[in-house]
Amino acid sequence: MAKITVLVNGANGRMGREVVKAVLNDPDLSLVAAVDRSGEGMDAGILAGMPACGVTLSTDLAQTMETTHPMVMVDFTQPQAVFGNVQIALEHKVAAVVGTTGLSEEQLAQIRLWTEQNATSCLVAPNFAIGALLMMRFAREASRFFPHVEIIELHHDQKLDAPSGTAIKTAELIQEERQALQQGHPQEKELINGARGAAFEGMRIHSVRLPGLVAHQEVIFGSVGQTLVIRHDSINRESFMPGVLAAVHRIREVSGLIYGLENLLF
Ligand SMILES: NC(=O)C1=CN([C@@H]2O[C@H](COP(=O)(O)OP(=O)(O)OC[C@H]3O[C@@H](n4cnc5c(N)ncnc54)[C@H](OP(=O)(O)O)[C@@H]3O)[C@@H](O)[C@H]2O)C=CC1
Ligand SMILES: O=C(O)C1=N[C@H](C(=O)O)C[C@H](O)C1
Repeated sequence: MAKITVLVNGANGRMGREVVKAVLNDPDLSLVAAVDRSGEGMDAGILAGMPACGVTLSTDLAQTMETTHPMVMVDFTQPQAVFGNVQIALEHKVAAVVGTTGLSEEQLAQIRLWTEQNATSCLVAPNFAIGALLMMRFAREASRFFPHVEIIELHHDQKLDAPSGTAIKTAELIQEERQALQQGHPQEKELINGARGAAFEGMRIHSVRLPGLVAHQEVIFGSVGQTLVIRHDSINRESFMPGVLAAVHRIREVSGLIYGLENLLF
């Protein structure tokens, strides 16, 4: 069977390097291109801590697609860049597996249109760790019985967006399932702005940023005389790779926009 050819965008970043390593180690995938705004000309394998692979980093995504014709682009860049990157991929009829967070609802609607216009597919996954998908699923289920909930997400201090994509997706899933509820005391007042965290449909999301952390989330439910805590920890970035690889393998078997890895895998 022919290998799936892959372009990694953001290949010099924390996630990008891990994805390059995972693609190089997968016998059914072939890394054909690597793009980043830094590291031009460097070997993607070496950057990922592997032997040289002969694929050097370039900075121009569109031009690289035209010369290498990948089947799938994996994007782990940054919130401000991802929308434009996805447009370039879909207009080149390259399926996109997107881990970068920060896409708005309006941008997701536009991406859906691009997939339809170009007869291709795009997965936008706020979290590729299978344990995180389960944490979100369990939180959604628990909110039927425990509608009072707060989300605490904890990440490394180089993260650009807050709250995390995972926290937003978790809140969206809970909102779909629980009865509508405005939590907290109606007269509560913040003595310091932001003390109660971000407000989403009556619940609160809190973001912690510290060196030493990778990616963690607690969903805390409170009820009369009891609390329930659902927690997931990614203790390294390898934790995301089985999900990324599964998405790369499957993305061309579907069409349109898929939001959430669970909708591709489960
Ligand atoms: N869905 C998931 O499971 C996960 C998602 N993420 C998300 O992935 C994204 C990347 O995270 P992380 O790897 O930690 O971030 P990094 O900053 O380590 O990596 C991003 C890389 O992309 C480069 N870059 C930025 N803009 C562009 C552009 N326009 N074109 C090409 N390259 C660009 C950056 O360059 P420079 O350094 O010059 O800025 C950097 O090398 C974030 O949005 C994060 O939230 C992270 C982990 C898991
Ligand atoms: O920036 C990160 O690191 C992560 N970003 C994603 C998010 O915003 O949810 C996924 C994971 O939490 C790691």
